Amino acid sequence: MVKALNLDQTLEPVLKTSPAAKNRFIYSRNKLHMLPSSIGSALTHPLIAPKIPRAGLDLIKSASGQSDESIESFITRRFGKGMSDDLISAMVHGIYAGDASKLSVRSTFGMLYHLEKDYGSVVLGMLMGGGTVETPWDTVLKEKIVAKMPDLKDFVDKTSIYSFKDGLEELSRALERDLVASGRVDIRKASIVEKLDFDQQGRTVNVSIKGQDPLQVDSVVSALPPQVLYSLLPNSYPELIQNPSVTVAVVNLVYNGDQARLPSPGFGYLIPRSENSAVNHKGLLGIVFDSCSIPDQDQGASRDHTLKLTAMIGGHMFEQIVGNHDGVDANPESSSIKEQELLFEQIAVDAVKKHLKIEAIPDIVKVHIHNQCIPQYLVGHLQRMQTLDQSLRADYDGLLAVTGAGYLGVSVNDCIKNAREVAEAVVSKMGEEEENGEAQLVGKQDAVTGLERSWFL
Ligand SMILES: C=Cc1c2[nH]c(c1C)Cc1[nH]c(c(CCC(=O)O)c1C)Cc1[nH]c(c(C)c1CCC(=O)O)Cc1[nH]c(c(C)c1C=C)C2
Repeated sequence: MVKALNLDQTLEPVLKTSPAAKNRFIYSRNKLHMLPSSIGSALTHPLIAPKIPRAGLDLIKSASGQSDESIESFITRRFGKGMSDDLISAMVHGIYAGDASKLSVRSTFGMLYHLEKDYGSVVLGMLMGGGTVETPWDTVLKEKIVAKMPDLKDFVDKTSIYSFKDGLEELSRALERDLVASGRVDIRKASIVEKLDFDQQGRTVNVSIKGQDPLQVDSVVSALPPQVLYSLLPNSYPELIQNPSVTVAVVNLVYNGDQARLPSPGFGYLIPRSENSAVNHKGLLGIVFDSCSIPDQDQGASRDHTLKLTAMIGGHMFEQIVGNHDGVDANPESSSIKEQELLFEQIAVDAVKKHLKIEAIPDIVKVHIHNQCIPQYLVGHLQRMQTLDQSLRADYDGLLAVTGAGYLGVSVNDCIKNAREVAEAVVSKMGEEEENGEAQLVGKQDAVTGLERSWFL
């Protein structure tokens, strides 16, 4: 997609060999500790070595045979509670801003689940090179892409993460520009869909839009959050409303000049659950060292003298911090929002002082509260997605498919991959229908739902 949108020029890859990719830290017991990058380095790691006698049980304990459980329960069962509280909870903060005792191990750390199932032990499985969760779709997609762009494999092998000169938003802006320029796409922003009515016989969908004429379409691919889709459908699917989403406050801090320096170069650090009750960093999930991880985003003479940090606060602890159980007030002018922003700024600045020993006052501070931004895949999520796949297939026979962060992966890459897959499948099905007259070949098994992958994870 980056190539198709001519974004290669502004791409900012972070190589796996760079300090930003290799140095990821955890703040624990008043110190930053580097996260281990291999089993070898884990054996001597100060946070892990004391837990090895207990964790060794992983090698001899048999698999539980459960179809799913929480991340905390899985890690505690195999490696002990210390490993879950001091280490894994931090990783869960750094990806899902979530609570390890609530999230599904199978849907979030599928590799661990498969290592236990296939090898009986996580460590043994890793040593034997197991655990790659590659669905048949992934394999075919990879082969197709690599055949078209052979240099891509090298890029993927060498790259840890990526961004663009003006940030990741370049991707969605370029996509919009490209679609509009094609002349085949009508993008209607700020249009609120109120209802979807399905006419199975006529094989059409009526889309009611607030304040606009209704649309009649051949098929719908919903990228709405599952809860929103739930409210638009005539049938009730409880699977769409099982998972909550968490709110994350993002605080950007910029220190100009040479007044502020990082103690070590790296990507950033995470706070484990065992540290979250401590004064001054209540609710802090972690801090990204932006100017170190993607230095070329900053241009001009000040580049090497500017420190940019991003603190992420809240997630599963958001309501606890703001003491508001109804989420955030949507009006940005309201005083409660202003008070919350000040609170988050204070938490971020205090953490930087305490953890990174940076006493300087930031020259620029920006606070953005991202309401309900990361879906939380609770225990049983994958099985629920399988049930939903069957229901959508049976009830809509290909008229409705779903995609987006609420279903099979929260990352940008997962969302793009899943969206592409579902779009290609819907388009190819439509072509088949046209070629074969009225839907002759479109049996129920062939209907596209966007959830097919759930059976292979
Ligand atoms: C401190 C909080 C957060 C940091 N990043 C995120 C939060 C909530 C959000 C996030 N991080 C990752 C994803 C998924 C993939 C993506 O779209 O980039 C999301 C939604 C990736 C990720 N971040 C960390 C890990 C181990 C991963 C998994 C993939 C990978 O290995 O790259 C760790 C991590 N996240 C943050 C920090 C400071 C950090 C490590 C020090 C910030």
